[in-house]
This record gives sequence, C-alpha cells and structure tokens, in this order.
Amino acid sequence: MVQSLRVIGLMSGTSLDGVDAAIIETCGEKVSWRGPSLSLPYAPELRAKARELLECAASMAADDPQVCEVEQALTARHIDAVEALRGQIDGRVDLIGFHGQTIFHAPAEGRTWQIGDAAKLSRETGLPVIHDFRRQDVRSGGEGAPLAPWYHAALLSEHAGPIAVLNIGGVANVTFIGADGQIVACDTGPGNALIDDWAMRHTGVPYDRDGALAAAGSVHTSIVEHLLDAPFFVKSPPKSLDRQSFAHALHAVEGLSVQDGAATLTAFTVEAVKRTILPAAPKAWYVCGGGRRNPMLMAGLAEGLGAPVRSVEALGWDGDALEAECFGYLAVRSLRGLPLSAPGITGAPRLETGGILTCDGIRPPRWLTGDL
Ligand SMILES: Nc1ncnc2c1ncn2[C@@H]1O[C@H](COP(=O)(O)OP(=O)(O)OP(=O)(O)O)[C@@H](O)[C@H]1O
Ligand SMILES: CC(=O)N[C@H]1[C@@H]2OC[C@@H](O2)[C@@H](O)[C@@H]1O[C@H](C)C(=O)O
Repeated sequence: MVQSLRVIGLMSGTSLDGVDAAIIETCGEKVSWRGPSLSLPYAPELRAKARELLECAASMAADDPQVCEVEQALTARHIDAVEALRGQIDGRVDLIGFHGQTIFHAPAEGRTWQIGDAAKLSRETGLPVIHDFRRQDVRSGGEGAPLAPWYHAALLSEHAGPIAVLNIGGVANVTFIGADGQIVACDTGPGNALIDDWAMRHTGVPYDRDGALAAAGSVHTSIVEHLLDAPFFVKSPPKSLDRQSFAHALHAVEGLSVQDGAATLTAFTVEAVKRTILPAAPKAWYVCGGGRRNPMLMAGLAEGLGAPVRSVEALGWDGDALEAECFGYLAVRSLRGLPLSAPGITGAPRLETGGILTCDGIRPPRWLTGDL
C-alpha cells in the first residue's frame, strides 16, 4: 500500500500579502486528511521590497543583493509559519512543499523564477523540503502554471463535471473538469493585482476592501474593451501570465477617479474570466482565493457566467488554504515521481514529474530512502 505522508504546504502568492501554510495527509493521489491552516502577513516594508523586485527581476541575477535580502526575509517568515502550524497539531510532520515567491514568469523565454531558500527552510525546520515546482515544466516546453488543477481534480474526483474552479489571487486561474473527467486549465487574466496596485497608489490601502471603491464607481467600458483587445484573450488554454503582464492597465485608467478606476479594473478581471475559452460551459463555478471576498468581483461573475458562482466553501473547502494545501499535495506527488506536468494543464508535451528535494543538514528520514 502506498504510504500517506503528513505534509505542510507553503504558498506565497502573487498578491504578495503574506505566506499561507496548511497541513494535509496524502499519498499524492487521494487526500485523506485536511488539517489546520494559517496565514502570516508580510510587513509592509517587505511587501514593498518584494513588489519592487517584480519590476526588475527579468534582468537580475540570483545572487543580486536585493533579491537575496527579500529571499531571506521571506524564508524567515515561512519558517515562522511552519513553526506556528506545528504548534497547532499533535503528531508528526513528514515533509514541506515550498512554492516560494514568483518574481518573474516568462515561459516563452524558458524562464520562471520562484525565490526562497529551501536549504535554510530544511535546516531550520529539520524537515525535507520539495521546492522549485515549475522549472521542469517550463524546461520541457510547458507554461509552468497553473499547477493547482492536480489538486482541484483530486478533491473533485467524486463530482460530476462540467465544473470550474476559479482562483482569484493576484493573477486569476481556472480549472475546468469536463463531464468525462477531462482537465483543462489556464490563467484567465488579472485577478486582484491591478486593483491592489491601484488602491495602494490612490488610497495607501493595499486592496479594495469589500469592493467598496468599485461599488462607488462606474465602469469605463471602452477602456475594458481596449484592454481585452490583447492576443492573450483570444488564445485557447494552456496559457499563463506574469503578475505584471497587464501592468499597462494602470496607465489606461490613469486620470479616472479612484472609484471609477477600481470599477474599471474590477470589470477587466471579470470580463477576462468570461472570455476564457473552455471546452464546455461549466454547470457551476467555485471560487477560491482572496478575490472571493470582493462582492463586486463575485457579482460581476454571477451576472456574466450564466451558471451559479459560489465560494469553494460550498464544497467544504477552505478558499484561503487551498493553494497551500495544493503545494503540500504536489510535494508528495513529486517525491513519488507522479506527474506535475500534463498537456491539458500546463501544455507540457508529456506527463512528467517536477520539483526538487532538499534535505539540508538533516538525516533523510527512513521512509524517504525506501519505496513510498
Ligand atoms: N475583503 C476583501 N475585499 C476585497 N478584496 C479582498 C478581500 N480580502 C482579500 N482580498 C483580495 O485578495 C488578495 C489576496 O488573495 P490571495 O491570498 O488569494 O492571493 P495570493 O495567495 O497572492 O494568490 P495567487 O498565488 O493565486 O496569486 C488581496 O490582495 C486582496 O486583493
Ligand atoms: C508563475 C506563478 O507563480 N503563477 C501563479 C500565479 O498565481 C495565480 C496564477 O498565477 C497561477 O498560474 C499560479 O499559481 C497557482 C497556485 C497555480 O500554479 O495553480
């Protein structure tokens, strides 16, 4: 029988708001237990420094002092998250799945870059760490993202499709599961990132809390149409984005009132989801990620998608912990040599595993050296 492992997944998403940590028990195929989770926010200074990196990461070296400073600060926060989560559970933890922080993503150039010091995380926690989940996929010609569909599909194995899971983080991504179990996935467009940047710039608050700004503004439809007139939106899946792929949208709304700008950027996120080319119309959409807390996003989706739109909590999932759980799940898949890449998910040419194991300064546990 395949052994189930207790794994902590760690995700630091494109919103740059903090690290999410969750623990699950899984064999890498089925999920037998979902335990507690937590989020540790980043201090505003760290968030600002990480944000700065996104503008210049394309031309930076891995040993650039600016990169290293942010990498070490982020890693320290991840170590805190692991220790805090361990304090909430009894019993063992076997493994960590460490996504790191994406600071640059350009699969067409063969590059995707997640920073984070896996060796230090392993040393400080005494646990084996799987990291660098996206690199092998990009190397093989895939998009390197999204990877969450593997986890969504595992959780939905008992549900009949067509069904869609929409994650609205900094960037938004969808998993479609067809009536026959077919999986199709891609990034849909911006999620919260543009709204966050706009709110930060004009109000000093890093998001549009409860969609209050957008609710008080009017959508400038011609700007939304102009923004949607990009090759990305006519391309079929698979496809993925860098957080900064649509940064020019902030220039497009410059000069609007803060409320109209927020309403227009919110509509951009919604319209991008509506334009996503899927094999069939989902009979229901389930939304995770921080964007599900924005009533203006949810109302726009409910109005435009022609099917019920609910938070993933309706499925009994935790929409804040899902991505962290996912990278725990993928860590066990990686250890077992199971695929992280698939043509329908990332566009990689074949099923292939990914991720790198680091056991720095610790004796590899016995289960790691035998068959799983
Ligand atoms: N009450 C709220 N009202 C409006 N927006 C919210 C609210 N709560 C959270 N958000 C949005 O959700 C964002 C955080 O989402 P999430 O934690 O899913 O991002 P992430 O982990 O960086 O995601 P990803 O990795 O998918 O990009 C915040 O930056 C904010 O824009
Ligand atoms: C390159 C990268 O980090 N992509 C993230 C990002 O955040 C959302 C979206 O863009 C998605 O493609 C992906 O994360 C999720 C967890 C994924 O891989 O499924």
